Amino acid sequence: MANSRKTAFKVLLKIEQDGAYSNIALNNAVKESALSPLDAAFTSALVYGVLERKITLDYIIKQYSKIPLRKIELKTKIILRLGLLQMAFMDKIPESAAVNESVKLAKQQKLQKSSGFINAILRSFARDNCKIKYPDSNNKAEYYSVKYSCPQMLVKLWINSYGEDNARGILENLSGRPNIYARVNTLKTNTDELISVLADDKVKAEKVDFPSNAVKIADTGSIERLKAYKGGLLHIQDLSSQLCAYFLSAEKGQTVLDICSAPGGKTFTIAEYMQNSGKITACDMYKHKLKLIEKGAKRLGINIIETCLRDGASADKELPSADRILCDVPCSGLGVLSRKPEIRYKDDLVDTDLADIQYKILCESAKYLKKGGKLVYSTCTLNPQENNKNTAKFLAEHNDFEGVELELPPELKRAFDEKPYEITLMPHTFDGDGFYIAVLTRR
Ligand SMILES: C[S@@+](CC[C@H](N)C(=O)[O-])C[C@H]1O[C@@H](n2cnc3c(N)ncnc32)[C@H](O)[C@@H]1O
Repeated sequence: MANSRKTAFKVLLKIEQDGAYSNIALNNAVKESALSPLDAAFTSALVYGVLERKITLDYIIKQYSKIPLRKIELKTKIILRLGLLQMAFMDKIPESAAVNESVKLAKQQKLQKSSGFINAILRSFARDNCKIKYPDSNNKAEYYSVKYSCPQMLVKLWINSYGEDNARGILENLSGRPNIYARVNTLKTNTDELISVLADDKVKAEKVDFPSNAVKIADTGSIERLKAYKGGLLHIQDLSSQLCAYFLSAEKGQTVLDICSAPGGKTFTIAEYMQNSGKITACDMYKHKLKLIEKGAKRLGINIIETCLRDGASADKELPSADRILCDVPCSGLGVLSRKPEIRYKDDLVDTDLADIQYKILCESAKYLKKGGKLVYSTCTLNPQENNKNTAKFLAEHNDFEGVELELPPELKRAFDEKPYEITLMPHTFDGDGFYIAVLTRR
């Protein structure tokens, strides 16, 4: 266990100092330290626990420290966060172990002076029965920010855009690992057969009611080692992403443009809907990313995809007119924050020029839509500026386009009142990433 704490400390330091991604830094450190599976699981709980509760843990430090938080040295702060996490949020760790191991870790890191400070703060918190004194709940932005460890800027954005209940629903789902879903490759198999092939590799998989040909999977370990993966029977895809292809409803023999397509998850699902008949032009701005699509298509046995290096925001390369167009534009990613908990603390998540770029991509792409065709505009973010406002502006400025009313199955509930042609998926209303999908057509 002591080894787990030391490894977690190193990983958290790497994330803070070098901006390393949590999953990569954690995997590397666990391998290097040759931890037992139990210790590796504890290390992971410590790393993700601190990342998911950083604002809450720092708030506790501020309440007990005479030194301002910004003046506390980073290594000391990380050890304090780890200690407080164990005391406030981990039932099975005795307080004394959390305090003593934190002090020991500080000494190992040659933080002799800080070890007394760490000891004093953790012991004071223990004397208060490890109860967090949250800010007054009347100050909603501060209260939710501390309670759910989310920057106030995001809390305010979600309360103002979607109302308090929805904001709370989004915030409650920021922590914890999201479910993993896969798409059944209907060109090669069916859901029952896939579930049985996965079972041979000791992977639990269950059918999903909606959309069809989706399975929920658990305990996969590395996906690449699985027989089902090697045989191209599935690709990993979140349910919300699967819904983009569902609403695009591409048919056999059609011409489809996928404007921002890498790494290709939605392109593959679309090709499966089309029964591998017709043509999909899969574009992206980055050549190395197009290679991922080509590789994935080969594994899945899809041969109707042609990749195309192209900037969707400029008219640099002509495309054929199409029955279906998917604009799955680059976005701020506020719907997928729970996948990488460190991302939510970046300062540039809301005030970006992304909405303008997205709008340009939408306008440039729409030119290629045939009359009566369908265009899906989608993002994996929860910010109306990039979502509802962009499509509303597009419709206001393009008289020859209109929204297509979505036919929602009972599994899909609206989180708030939106136009009939659009839906914002939130983690508390649908078991998938936060997402926005709008369907438009040319008259
Ligand atoms: C949300 S991701 C697309 C995910 C993809 N549709 C899938 O399902 O796998 C956005 C993609 O847009 C690409 N991109 C960013 N700016 C672009 C632009 N101006 N034109 C075309 N592609 C762009 C990025 O490289 C990224 O691969």
